[in-house]
Amino acid sequence: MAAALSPGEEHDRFVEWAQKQGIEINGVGPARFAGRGMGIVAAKDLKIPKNVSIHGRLAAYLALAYNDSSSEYKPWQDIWPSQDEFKSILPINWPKELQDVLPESAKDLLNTQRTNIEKDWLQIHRSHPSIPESLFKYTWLIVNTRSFYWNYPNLPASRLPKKRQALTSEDCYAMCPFMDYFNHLSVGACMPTCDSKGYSVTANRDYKAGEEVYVLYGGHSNDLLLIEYGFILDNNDHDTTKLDHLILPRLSSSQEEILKEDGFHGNYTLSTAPPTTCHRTQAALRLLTLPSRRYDAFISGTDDGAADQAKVDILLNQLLEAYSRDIMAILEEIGEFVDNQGISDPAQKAMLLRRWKQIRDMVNVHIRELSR
Ligand SMILES: C[S@@+](CC[C@H](N)C(=O)[O-])C[C@H]1O[C@@H](n2cnc3c(N)ncnc32)[C@H](O)[C@@H]1O
Repeated sequence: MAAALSPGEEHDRFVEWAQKQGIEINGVGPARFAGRGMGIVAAKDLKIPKNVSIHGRLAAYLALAYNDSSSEYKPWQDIWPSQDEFKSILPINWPKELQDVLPESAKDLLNTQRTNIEKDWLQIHRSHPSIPESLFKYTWLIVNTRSFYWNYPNLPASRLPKKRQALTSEDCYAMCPFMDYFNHLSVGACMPTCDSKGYSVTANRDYKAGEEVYVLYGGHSNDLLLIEYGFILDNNDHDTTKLDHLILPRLSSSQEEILKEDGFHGNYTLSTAPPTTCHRTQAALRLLTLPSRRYDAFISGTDDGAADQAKVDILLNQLLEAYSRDIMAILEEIGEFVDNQGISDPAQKAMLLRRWKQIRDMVNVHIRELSR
């Protein structure tokens, strides 16, 4: 490595002048190199941030450009929701009292989101200390609400961020200004497609002028839509709610072991679309109610479970009845929040009540079906 020599005063003056013209210089400087004239030297150890997700990198990139009025992204930035809008609609910015009464699966998603932001922020703060935390968290949420799945179609291996087989969905993020105008609908929406040139959205039917054209973001439950995007749908064919908190506490430690071994431990869901309870729930309920040979026959597929369904349904009914009563208490508790907790944004409380009423209806529909 050739030694870098001190450049001389005229270069100090030039650097000062360049910075005044708006040139940003971070961690490097001019130096003289024997046989090459001037060059650039690392003024400190420069570390490429490791373990920063694509999501975190996109957020940092947008944050670095954010306060630059000549940035090519300025017209795009100007149409994003404001930081205040995000404070109101995204549960990560809600008061703790409201976060604490989110449905269980929404709480799990919120915890994951919080962990991911914090992990990215720690790395980015180390490599880019000039980015303010609040700005990074805002651009992270912009990426979260406005990015699309991108599987690097046909991209040569040399241009991939990792070996193709090592790419996970966390790596497959892309942003597409204008396509991010589209709102989401669970049924009847257009399906975006992508190839190596980019994305396209083609109308899936005739539209009258003035009609809204939606795209499908994915088969998402309302808890996911609430946490990741800050809205829920009244009619969502992909809606589900978790039953883990009803089933897991009833399992003995040996039953837990069996379910873990069989791959059926946790993630028990009730959904709006049939079949309304998932296979995992049916397996766990069978272990709780039936002799182990009947459970074994069900999970091995040698028995369709129909003969035992009535016994299993009695337990499910009890669990759902208890859940329905708990939800009534939760609705009352949230209803009293404005007076007791000083919640300042009524839209947040209204959203939470709306979500719990959807879950109450989903549970009650199922109780009615079981009693038929
Ligand atoms: C990709 S952007 C769509 C454009 C966005 N509506 C805007 O004003 O910039 C995603 C955001 O749009 C909103 N959104 C999308 N679909 C929606 C829907 N069906 N109902 C209500 N809000 C929706 C949510 O705030 C979400 O975070």
